[in-house]
Amino acid sequence: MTTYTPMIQQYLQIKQAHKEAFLFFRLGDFYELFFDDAIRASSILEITLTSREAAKGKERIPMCGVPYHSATNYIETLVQKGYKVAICEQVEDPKEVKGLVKREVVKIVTPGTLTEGKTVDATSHHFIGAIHFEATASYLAYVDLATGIAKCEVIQGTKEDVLHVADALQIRELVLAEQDDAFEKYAKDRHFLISFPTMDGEVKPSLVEALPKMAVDAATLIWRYLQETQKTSLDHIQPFEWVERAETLTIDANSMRNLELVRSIRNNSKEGTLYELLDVTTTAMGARKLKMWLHEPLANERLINERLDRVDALIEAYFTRDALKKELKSVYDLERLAGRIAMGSASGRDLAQLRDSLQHVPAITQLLRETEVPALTSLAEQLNPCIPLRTLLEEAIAQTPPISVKEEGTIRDGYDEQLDRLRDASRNGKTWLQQLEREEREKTGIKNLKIGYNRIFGYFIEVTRANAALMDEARYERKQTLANTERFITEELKEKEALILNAEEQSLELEYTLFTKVRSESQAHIQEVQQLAHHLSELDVLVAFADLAERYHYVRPTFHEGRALTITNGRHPVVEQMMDAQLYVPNDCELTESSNMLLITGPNMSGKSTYMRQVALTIVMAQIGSYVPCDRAHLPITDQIFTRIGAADDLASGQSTFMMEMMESQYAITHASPRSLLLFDEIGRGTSTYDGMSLAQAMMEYIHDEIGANTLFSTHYHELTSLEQNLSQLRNVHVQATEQDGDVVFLHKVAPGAADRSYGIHVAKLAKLPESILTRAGELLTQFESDTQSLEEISTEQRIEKVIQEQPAQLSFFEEVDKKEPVIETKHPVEEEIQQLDLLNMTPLEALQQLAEWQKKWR
Ligand SMILES: Nc1ncnc2c1ncn2[C@@H]1O[C@H](COP(=O)(O)OP(=O)(O)OP(=O)(O)O)[C@@H](O)[C@H]1O
Repeated sequence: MTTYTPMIQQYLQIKQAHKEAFLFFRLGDFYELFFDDAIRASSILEITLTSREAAKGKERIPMCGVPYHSATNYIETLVQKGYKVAICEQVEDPKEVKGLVKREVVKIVTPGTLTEGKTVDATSHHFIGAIHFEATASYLAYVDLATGIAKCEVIQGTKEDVLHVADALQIRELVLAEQDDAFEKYAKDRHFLISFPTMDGEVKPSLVEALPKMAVDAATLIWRYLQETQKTSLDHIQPFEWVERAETLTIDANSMRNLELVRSIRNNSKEGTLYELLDVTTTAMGARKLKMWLHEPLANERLINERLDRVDALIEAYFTRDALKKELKSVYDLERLAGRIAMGSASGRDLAQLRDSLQHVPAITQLLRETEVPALTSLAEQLNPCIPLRTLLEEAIAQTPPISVKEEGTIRDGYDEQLDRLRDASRNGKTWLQQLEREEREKTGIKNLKIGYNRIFGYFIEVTRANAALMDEARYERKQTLANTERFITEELKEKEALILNAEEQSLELEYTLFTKVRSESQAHIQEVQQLAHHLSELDVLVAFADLAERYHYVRPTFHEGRALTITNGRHPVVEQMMDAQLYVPNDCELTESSNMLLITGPNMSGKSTYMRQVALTIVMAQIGSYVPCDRAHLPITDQIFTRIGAADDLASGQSTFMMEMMESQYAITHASPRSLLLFDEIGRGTSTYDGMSLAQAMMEYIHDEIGANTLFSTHYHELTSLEQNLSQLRNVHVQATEQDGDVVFLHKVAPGAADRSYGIHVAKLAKLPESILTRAGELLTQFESDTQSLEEISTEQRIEKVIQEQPAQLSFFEEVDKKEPVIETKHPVEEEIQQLDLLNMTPLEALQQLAEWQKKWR
């Protein structure tokens, strides 16, 4: 190490402590990366890899760099790809020290702590989590660094169960206290980044007052990690909220995805989701709050009704609602502004936005009060206008400050006497210069004479070369000759220059000092701002709910203690809007205390999934406090929703469709309670018919006998409809379709009883499969139907048994069959094809291709 230059030694020392991160090492106007970091980063960021001499006579070391002013984009790229970046700054002024300047890591940006950037969606929370494991439960603490929102909850079950919760919250980075190989592997396979804090330290007691003792360990862990990576004030981190799962409706990550609550199945985007439909909020805070509510709908009737009362009142108060939206439009993202103030990254513009937002609070309060409806006047009383902070910002911050805090114009004139004096000097100086320009033009008679400025020569008088001869050498000293112009100075100009520049420099310095003082004074008011943000964002969402209820004719749901569920003329809120709403066929759903399981049959495409989803979405909407898409909804309070819907292969985690289906079913069955809602769409379709059917039946029986949850089960196995006779809680319903001139017509209407046929080939016709295939399928269907006719009368169990007995016969073409078993003669399709082959009209190549095809089929 001693052979390297002092600077590289300094680099290596700092890198030693930050092995897990790319070290961005500040060198003048650049951040440089060296050694392995440089090789990897240059390829990820697609920047040039160079090298530099690191010691006399030693071979060159790899290096790459990015300009400091555009570093944010590069840092963001690395972090979004799952890496960490340690930012190492020069912490001394190079002008003031001899030799090597001191450097320190001032911040570590990680995937869980990235708060700013082009790819950071301000309408979402970005949580980082920390887990503390106990014997039978795990504690998960999570914080959104940008807004300071902090929560903690306990997850009963296995260590892996925590990841379901973390996934639902879209957490990317998890902090652990110590290494745990098995868990880490499991988490990494699911794309979580695992980190460990190296610092000690206790979390501020005021932040964990609401937490039980064990949960404090998780909060401490995350606190340490944030301290270690941010190295700045974290005053905006709010006291950890203890999430009581008994108070919320839990929806695991799979179900969130299956129901397309906030992310679509197709491409993980907002498009086509319930969130997109409901997000008619005005502010980014409101959009964030709505998303949070979708993650954690309530399970407390009183709290739900509190929200619904407000929506109710807002629907009535049409004009007030409109006026509120206008006011909310002028409110900036208070939570993120508070975060920037605490972390010392707020600019003058940010403070101006905060001030401008606060100026709208009194009008909002007034509008709510004037309604004289208790649901809204009580909200008005909760809005704190933050007068002292607003006054400070009104007095100190200019109307429209520049983007950079190092530029002139952040502090308002009149706020500080000394600043005013310096500004006067510099501004007067400028007026004096304009005056001088006029005088010099008159004196010399040169009309286009100009006073200019550059950093090397300071102020100068500039004339064209042609006019240079008119300048009296005794008065004007020649300073610089350019292609077309000559530059001069005078004694008088030099004297004034010193005054002007001094005043300007001092005023900028003082302005910056004053600005940072105002920013830290604002810090004392962060909690008030966060409280205000909380209430305003809530108001924003409720206004949105009122708008939606009115626009789409939603109704207020009612609740009761039991588990019966009545939805009259229910609609799927998203599908309804994607099509001509007039064409959407509303459907009832009736689950009673004595019959709370539906087995849904019906053709493909008839609307089984849509129907099941609309029931779940109605419950979610009701429990976030929104009106719901139906004519009437009388609902139980649901504690958990589990779904097994669709066939979204989890290719990323290498799970097969069937395996996914079984894992989701397992999770649902082991976690559901009698107050849960289960949606199982075509369970068992990913395996052979009889395996699938048996699994589906066994699951239904288990849910029926052991769990008792409200359940909707759809299937294409018509055999299962006979279960209605054995399972008292189960009822058959079907989605109606009919045939017209050989085509299927979907009626999308759910009716009692089982479907009588499946229309699969009709649906294939709709998909425009070749006519020859459809005809052949039709023939086969007739054949199968006549074969199975004799089976119609027997039960599922008997039928499965019979088919199992027949299995060897079906395999006889491929395998050696025990000669004692009866062999049923069947012709393999290949045999028939060989017979029909027109060999004389085939080329050798075609024959070879044919052979290859058969071989593929055979295998
Ligand atoms: N109630 C309805 N009113 C009008 N159109 C509907 C209704 N329900 C469903 N649809 C339409 O039918 C399409 C198919 O619905 P869905 O996917 O629910 O059918 P499915 O029975 O679950 O099909 P599969 O068995 O093939 O999965 C939907 O995309 C929608 O366009």
